[in-house]
Amino acid sequence: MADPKNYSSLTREELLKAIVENPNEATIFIDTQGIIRLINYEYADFLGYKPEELINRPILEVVPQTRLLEVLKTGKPHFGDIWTIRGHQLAVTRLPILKDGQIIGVLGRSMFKDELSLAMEFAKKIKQLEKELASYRAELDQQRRAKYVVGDIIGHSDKMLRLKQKVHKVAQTSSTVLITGESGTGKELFAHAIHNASPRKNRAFVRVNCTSIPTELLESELFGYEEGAFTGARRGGKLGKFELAQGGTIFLDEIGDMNKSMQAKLLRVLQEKEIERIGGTGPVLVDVRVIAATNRNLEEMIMAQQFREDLYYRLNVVMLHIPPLRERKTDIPELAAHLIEKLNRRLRAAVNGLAKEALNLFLQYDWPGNVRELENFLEQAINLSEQDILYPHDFPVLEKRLQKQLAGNPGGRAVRPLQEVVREAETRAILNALAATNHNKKEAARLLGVHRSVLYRKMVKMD
Ligand SMILES: Nc1ncnc2c1ncn2[C@@H]1O[C@H](COP(=O)(O)OP(=O)(O)OP(=O)(O)O)[C@@H](O)[C@H]1O
Repeated sequence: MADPKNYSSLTREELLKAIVENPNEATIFIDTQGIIRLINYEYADFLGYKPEELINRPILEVVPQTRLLEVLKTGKPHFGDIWTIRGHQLAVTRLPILKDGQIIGVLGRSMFKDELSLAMEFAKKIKQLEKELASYRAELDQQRRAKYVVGDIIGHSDKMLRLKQKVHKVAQTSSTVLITGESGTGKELFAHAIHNASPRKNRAFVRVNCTSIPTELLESELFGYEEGAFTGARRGGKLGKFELAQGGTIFLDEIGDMNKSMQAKLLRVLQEKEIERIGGTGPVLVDVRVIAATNRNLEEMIMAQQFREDLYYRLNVVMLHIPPLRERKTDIPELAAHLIEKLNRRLRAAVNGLAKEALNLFLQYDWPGNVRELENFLEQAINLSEQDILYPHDFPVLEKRLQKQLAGNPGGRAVRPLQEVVREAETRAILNALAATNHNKKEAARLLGVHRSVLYRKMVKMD
């Protein structure tokens, strides 16, 4: 080696060698076959070898738990990875090395002197922060997007068509919307669709499930907090969902489950259009459209003094009531076909549809769990069935529930007025014809041997 005082005369090779042999670092290079092509004295010594004993040996033989091969595979570097080997913690950087755009190997460099714990602590912290950041980003991305549009709402019953028209209309305003309906009727789907049909569609859509967040946390979730607002408050504070939804829409799901003190705070936000962060020094103006949903009867809750009447009127500027599935059975064939397609994709199945008898079963059942229940039954059946058409025996639980339903309904089996029986048979025939023709009303009327106008009239009555 050259005289250190004369270091400026070092050749490039001598410099590179000095860098590689730097005793503070373990350095290794593997080629695309995973063969060790270069290893410095420090690292070889640490592994209990001399460098020349390791050159040209597969890395896996020497360090079976190596992560260098991952970098070889993905081409993605690792920075500051904390790695434990032989009881020592190392802060490792692994870099793919390219030549003419092609990966020719991976360089691994580790600081392994234990006294470098400061550097390792630092690397550990960065890693932790990176992890947190990635999970918050993913959460935000997930929460801030509205997934569905009006076209995703399946159903051509009069009730559904009217609701879809209403969605387009209310989407043009910023008015607060209250969506009511039994569980599983599609309230969330409608909330997404309103946002996506509105001028706010390119801004955030933030969903808050008021039930799943404990009461004491809901306030900080909705309004955020300033640094040091309370013990355990995160450094730098936290933005609340209202601020995250700035310019967009906030969807307050299960609003009926919000406690009364939060109801009062929410009322203030709706009145003043501003929020106050916990520990904050002043109000923050928010431009957010509010859509709330509930499957509870808020009017009854008001009478029982569980829901504030003034908040109810603030929320209920536009009301969207999604009828239960049993009140729009004409949607069932189309919904079933849509859900089978959706489930086929998710479960990698290839079910073609429902046998007529299965559809008949569906049309008789009352669907207390609405579209979600329909989806669940189809999912179970698709999972268990070995044929490409689903038959009644693929829905054993549904068959049982239907029997119970009929037994519980005295009119179900006993002698009933002729008019009622005829009407029911007529409804079933119409639904079958619609299912058979993929909802083509003209074609369905032809199959039924009636004029189109007669079919339309009967369908309106059915709804
Ligand atoms: N008209 C529809 N078209 C297509 N899919 C629907 C329709 N209605 C509901 N679904 C599907 O049914 C499931 C339940 O819908 P959603 O979660 O919107 O119901 P919800 O009324 O918000 O229920 P909950 O009150 O229990 O929260 C979802 O998978 C949704 O995509």
